[in-house]
Amino acid sequence: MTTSTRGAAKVPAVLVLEDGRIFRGRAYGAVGETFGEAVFSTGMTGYQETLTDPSYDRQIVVATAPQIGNTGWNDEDDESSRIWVSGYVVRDPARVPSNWRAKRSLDDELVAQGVVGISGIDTRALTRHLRERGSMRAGVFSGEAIAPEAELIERVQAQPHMKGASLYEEVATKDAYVVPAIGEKRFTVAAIDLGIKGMTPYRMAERGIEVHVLPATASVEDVYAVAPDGVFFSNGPGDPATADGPVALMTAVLERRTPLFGICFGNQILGRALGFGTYKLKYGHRGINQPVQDRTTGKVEVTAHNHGFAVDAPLDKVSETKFGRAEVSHVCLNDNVVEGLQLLDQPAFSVQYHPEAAAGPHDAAYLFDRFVSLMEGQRA
Ligand SMILES: NC(=O)CC[C@H](N)C(=O)O
Repeated sequence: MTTSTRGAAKVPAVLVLEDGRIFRGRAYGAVGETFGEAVFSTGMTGYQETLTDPSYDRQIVVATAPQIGNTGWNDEDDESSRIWVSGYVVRDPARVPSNWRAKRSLDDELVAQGVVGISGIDTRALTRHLRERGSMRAGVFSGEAIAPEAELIERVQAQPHMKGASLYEEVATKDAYVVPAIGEKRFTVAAIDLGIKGMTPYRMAERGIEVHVLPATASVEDVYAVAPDGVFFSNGPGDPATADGPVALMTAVLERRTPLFGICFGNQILGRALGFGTYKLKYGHRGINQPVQDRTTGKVEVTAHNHGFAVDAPLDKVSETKFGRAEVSHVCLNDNVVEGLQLLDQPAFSVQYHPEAAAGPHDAAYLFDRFVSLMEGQRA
C-alpha cells in the first residue's frame, strides 16, 4: 500500500521545552497545539503499540529511531481503542509506507485521531538534552502563525507536572468485560484495568485463563464476585503515589492471600502496598531493548519498558513487610532500578516492565507461566 504524506509537511512547527530550549521543525500529523511530558523511547519498531499504550497518556513521545512510519498503520496492532500520547516527535517520517498489513500511513492516522506531532528536528540532540536535564514539560505548536517564543514557554510552564498526576481513572474502562480463555478454561482472573494493553489479557487467555477486566474503581466485592483464582493489576499512566484506591484494593487481595500478579503500574502499587515508596526517575525507561536480570534464576532478559517512576526497595536484602518477607526479584542492568518484586511467604509478584511484549522481545513471557503456577499451587 502506498500513501504519500500530507501537505502538513510544509507547515512550520516548534517544540518548546519548559527550560526554554526550542526545536524548530515541520508539522507532522494534525496541525495545532499540544502539551505533555517530553519523554524518549528507544524502540526501533513498534510505534503503533507505543502510541496506543494508555500508559503514555499526557506524554509527548520522542522516537530516538530516526525513521518512523515505514510500516504504516494496520488494523491489528492497536493496544487500545485510540492513540493516547499527547504528541509525537520524529526525525524523518516515511514518505512512502510499505508493509503487507498496512492500511494507511502513520501520518494519516495521527491526522484522523487529531494527534499533533512534529518532524524534521534533531531528535538525537533532543534526547541528549532530556537525558542530561531529565524528562520535562513540553508543548508542540504548529501552523502558519505561531506565537512568540516567550509566550509559548510561559504556556508550557503553566502545565501540570507528571509528578502528582492521577491519570489511570481517565484511561481505564468504565464497564467490566470478559476476555474468554483460548481452548480449555483452567482459571478465572480478575484484572484491574488501570490502563491495560490489549495484549495482556490475550497472554493470559492463551494460557487457559478467562480474564474479567474490571474498572480501576472496582471494589473488593466486585473482584471476588467473579470468584477469581488470581488477581492482576495492570500498567497505567501517571504517578503511582496518587493511586491510593488501587493500593487499598490490592491490600485487601493480599490479606486474602489470593495469587497476585502486577505489571508496571501494578508493580508500583505492590511496592506501595508492601510499605515501600515510589519516586520519579530522571528520564525513565522506554523502549524494547532494556536488559533486566531475574535474580531468582540469574538469567538476563531483553525487555520492553515504559516507566517514569520506580519502587524504592532495598536490592541487597530481604525486607520484612506486613505481608511477610519480600525481595527485589528483577533489576535493570543499565541502572540498578528495581524491576520486580516478589513475596516469599505468599503467592504474589510483579514486574516493572512489559512481559506482554507488544511491541518487544518475548523473553519475559515466562512470567505469565509463573502466574499460572501460583494459581495451580493455591489449588493443590
Ligand atoms: N507503563 C506503566 O504502567 C507506567 C507506570 C507509571 N505511570 C510510570 O510511568 O512509571
